[in-house]
Amino acid sequence: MLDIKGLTKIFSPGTINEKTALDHVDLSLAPGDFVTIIGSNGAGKSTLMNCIAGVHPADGGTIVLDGQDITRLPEHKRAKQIGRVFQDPLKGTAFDMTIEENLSIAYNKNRSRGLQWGISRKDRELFREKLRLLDMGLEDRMKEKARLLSGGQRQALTLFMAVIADPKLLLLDEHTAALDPAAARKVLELTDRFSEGEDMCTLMITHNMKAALEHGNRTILMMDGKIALDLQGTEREAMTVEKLIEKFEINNDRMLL
Ligand SMILES: Nc1ncnc2c1ncn2[C@@H]1O[C@H](COP(=O)(O)OP(=O)(O)OP(=O)(O)O)[C@@H](O)[C@H]1O
Repeated sequence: MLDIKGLTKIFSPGTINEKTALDHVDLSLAPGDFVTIIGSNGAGKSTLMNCIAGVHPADGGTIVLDGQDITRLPEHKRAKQIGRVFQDPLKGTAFDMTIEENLSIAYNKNRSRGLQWGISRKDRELFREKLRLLDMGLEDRMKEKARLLSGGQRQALTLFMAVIADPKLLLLDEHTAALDPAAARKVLELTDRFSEGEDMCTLMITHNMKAALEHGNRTILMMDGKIALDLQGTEREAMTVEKLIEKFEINNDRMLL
């Protein structure tokens, strides 16, 4: 589903600040894979996501998603197949639009809407039905502005918007880090639910080591722009947070155990 070969990113090349943030990274994800990403500060986790999403052009290597080479595709074209959620709950939704308007934009991003304006009754019914799955009562607040939602509700809505147009890849960059523990738990639970199935694969950066081992089916550890460890199957099942920390010196100032 996602095939990354030799991905390299060098910031400020040829200057005193030259930094190789990604150093020939190889990573292959099968349909349905849910991979958690951990690593120290500056290891290259966000740069990996930014290169996949097209925020930064790659300086070397290739990225193939669902059979299509997207390495040189601009960010807005990749966005058709990639859903993203960031750490900041304020980033993912339009503040002054209603919940249903936010959902409509996300839902219709890959659809040609012709001359039709507004939200159709059919779409509204679909949103109501799907919002019910979040179990947050948002289906009864569809005409409220997104700014009225709590951080956890907004992040749940953002996550929902990221998957509503059926992307091939979901990129989560510490999307629960700014939430209180109960909201973080709820959003992680929804993440698990949305990542089920074989139609999409998921990459999730987290500084919560326990969550990294408990969610998804595979964990990678990044170090100095490389993948230093790729845990899956029984090896992952046998891994503990303590062992990880003991074996690899992971220094992340936001690390949670
Ligand atoms: N736009 C940029 N310009 C210059 N250097 C950058 C840029 N983005 C990232 N870097 C550098 O690339 C390296 C990798 O950064 P990146 O943000 O990918 O790390 P990270 O693993 O996500 O770290 P953290 O856990 O602290 O968020 C760091 O040394 C960082 O300073």
